[in-house]
Amino acid sequence: MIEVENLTKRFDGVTAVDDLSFTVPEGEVLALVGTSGCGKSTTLRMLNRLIEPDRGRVLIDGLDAAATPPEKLRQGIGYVIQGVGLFPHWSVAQNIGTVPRLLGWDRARTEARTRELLELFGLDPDEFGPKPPAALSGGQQQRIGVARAMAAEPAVLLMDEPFGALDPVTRARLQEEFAQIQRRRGITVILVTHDMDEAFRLADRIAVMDQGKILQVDTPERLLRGPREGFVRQFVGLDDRALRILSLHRVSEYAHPASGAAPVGQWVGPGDTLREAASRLIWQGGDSLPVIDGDDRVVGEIRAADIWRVGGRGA
Ligand SMILES: Nc1ncnc2c1ncn2[C@@H]1O[C@H](COP(=O)(O)OP(=O)(O)OP(=O)(O)O)[C@@H](O)[C@H]1O
Repeated sequence: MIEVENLTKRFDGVTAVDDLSFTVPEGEVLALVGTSGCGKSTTLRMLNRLIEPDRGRVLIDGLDAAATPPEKLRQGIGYVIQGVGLFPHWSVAQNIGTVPRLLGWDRARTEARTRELLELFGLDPDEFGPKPPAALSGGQQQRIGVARAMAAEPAVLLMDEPFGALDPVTRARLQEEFAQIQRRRGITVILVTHDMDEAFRLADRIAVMDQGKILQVDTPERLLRGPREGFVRQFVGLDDRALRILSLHRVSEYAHPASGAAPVGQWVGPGDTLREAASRLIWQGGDSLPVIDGDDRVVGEIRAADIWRVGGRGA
């Protein structure tokens, strides 16, 4: 759990972070969003003491960050930054093992953990472990950056644009991999992002910041259904909010029982979002689509009326 109380930072007379207070319960992902320069990165960097606050305090699992030496604090908090920042002269495996080595893990344990993480992120440890970072694609390097931050099994992970500068397909895959690992391990995460879709996809709650302050912090659905007047409304964007709300719900939540032969036309899987279902339904026409599982069996149907209801203002 992360507790931030009255955190304030000024640079040369400019208030970058202004009396900020928020809490992130254990296992939750909080996204910090807002326009460029609103203080997101400064907030994140005060949590691991890369920047010292002028005022306020940070408690990590009840312990005052100011009372912990910065190096020790950082060993317990994973940190991922845009552009990765891997050590170029070390192999991928050495990069991932950085913090475990600092913590004095023995070689066998560090190696086992490194292999486990490479496998978790879909990279063959024998193939990729010995390579230098430069021999990897940008997307692979970003995966190593996230793996490195998670190596010593930190309870807290701070991520600053971790999936930036990737093509949409690779980004979506990485986000999905990360979300699965985060949920399985119950890691507490603060994610700074410019990408509202990323915030909606990954966050349990989203904090909208402007000029060093949080204007609203809410679940994605509450933020979409009830954004505060002014900046938040503008920033969240209301034009496609019905579709964004649909993307927060899975077909399996709303499917009706049905069975029969696998159809020829459009269909959805139980894990697809209602947004995907809506898109296919519009394309296909009609009132419903079959839901098909991984074994090609029809396991239900999803109805247009339910989808429109979930995406509507009355839901
Ligand atoms: N080391 C510094 N010295 C002086 N001013 C700084 C410093 N770091 C940040 N600032 C200023 O503090 C404000 C907040 O910056 P910060 O990097 O936290 O914003 P951000 O929301 O993360 O922006 P972006 O989305 O562009 O990364 C900005 O006005 C910035 O210019």
